[in-house]
Amino acid sequence: MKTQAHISYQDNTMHVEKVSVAAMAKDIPTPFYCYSYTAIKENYLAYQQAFAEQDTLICYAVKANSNQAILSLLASLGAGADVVSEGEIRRALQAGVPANKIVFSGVAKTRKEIAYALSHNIFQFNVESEPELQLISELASAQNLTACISIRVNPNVCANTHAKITTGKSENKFGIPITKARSVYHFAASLPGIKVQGVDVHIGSQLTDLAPFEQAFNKVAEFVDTLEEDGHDISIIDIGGGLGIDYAEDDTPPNKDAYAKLAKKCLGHLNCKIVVEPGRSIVGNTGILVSSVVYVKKGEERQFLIIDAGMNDLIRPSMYDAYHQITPVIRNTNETALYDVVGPVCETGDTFSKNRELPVLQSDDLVAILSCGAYGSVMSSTYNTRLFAPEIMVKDEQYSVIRSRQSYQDVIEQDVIPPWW
Ligand SMILES: Cc1ncc(COP(=O)(O)O)c(C=O)c1O
Ligand SMILES: N[C@@H](CCCC[NH3+])C(=O)O
Repeated sequence: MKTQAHISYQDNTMHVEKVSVAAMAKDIPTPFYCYSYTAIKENYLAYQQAFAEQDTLICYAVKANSNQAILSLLASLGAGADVVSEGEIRRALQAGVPANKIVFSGVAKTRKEIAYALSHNIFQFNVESEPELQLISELASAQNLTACISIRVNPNVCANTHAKITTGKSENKFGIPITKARSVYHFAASLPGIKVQGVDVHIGSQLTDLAPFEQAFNKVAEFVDTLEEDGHDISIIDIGGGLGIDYAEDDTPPNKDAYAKLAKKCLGHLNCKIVVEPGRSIVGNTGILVSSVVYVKKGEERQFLIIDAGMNDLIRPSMYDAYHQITPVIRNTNETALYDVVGPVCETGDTFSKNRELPVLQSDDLVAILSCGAYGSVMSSTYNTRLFAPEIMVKDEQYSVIRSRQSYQDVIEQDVIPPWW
């Protein structure tokens, strides 16, 4: 098994930093998420270091994991935020991210959300369509405000990642085709309440190879030259996020230094400030989902390891056939068996892995699903009236619950029977 930084075995028991996962599970019923403070901090600092030679603003993509503790840790290190909703703006501000480090992405920014962002004077709107541009102009000029914008261009580049998280192909809903964007910049420059400051691109998530970034960055560089010739003053290039992480033992995604060097090679001559929006590569490999075996069930062809975490807690395997390493929290045998690791939800898709060779396990044993720090907890639901898994943060030998488990009553009370029943 390939362990993650600050997640290791000590005396055959998995530890996050210096805390035994088995000890935590005595205190906090499974399933729960558990993150390493130090790993998050180191990943952020590695970005800072990688981009140190370039004028860069690192805007953490809040959607990857929006817990206030994580946002506040990143804010304390100087991070900005890439947000996609009013809710995420509120989360970022509340965690201490200054408005002048917030970039607002997303294809469906509503009137209310734009007004909210304008009222806080955020750093930049990443505009994804002409009607959005017009609405921002209308709302900003009505209040004598200026919205600083970049237009998200769609370069029609294949990101070589899962189709559901590819965003830079022409059939995707994101951005404005780069071939059409020149006229949209011309239009933007004519609008009241709009200051054109940059160009934005984001071609997808979990990219494991730098070549698609290179294609996209080169297209953007050429486009920025055209815009400058047209008289626009482009001072920002937002290169989005998307750098992949290792999920499987033999994955070798590019590192942050190589990625930063590539940005410099393709875009450095333009003397613009670089905005980068990493999500997964900051938090993905800093967290695990801890679960208990409920039953081991022998079928006709298969053996099912039924655990107490489900697709409602971690949807990535069901949604993208994503691979996550699964490993016992306590290593006490060399004997292995093949298991389909499944959850309790009443769907066949509630499967974490098929025919996975694991050490022999039995009821009540603890397992950890690795690489769950990004797009884990944030994508969870209460489907089957299961409670959201709590989140724990560990630093050194201390740990704290950073999102507590609701009660069933909290969940049920949200429903209202009409008074006219
Ligand atoms: C606009 C934008 N920026 C940044 C990100 C963060 O991506 P990742 O978590 O892959 O770094 C995303 C998600 O793919 C996104 O849609
Ligand atoms: N939810 C996706 C990533 C989406 C990125 C959002 N733009 C995942 O789990 O891999």
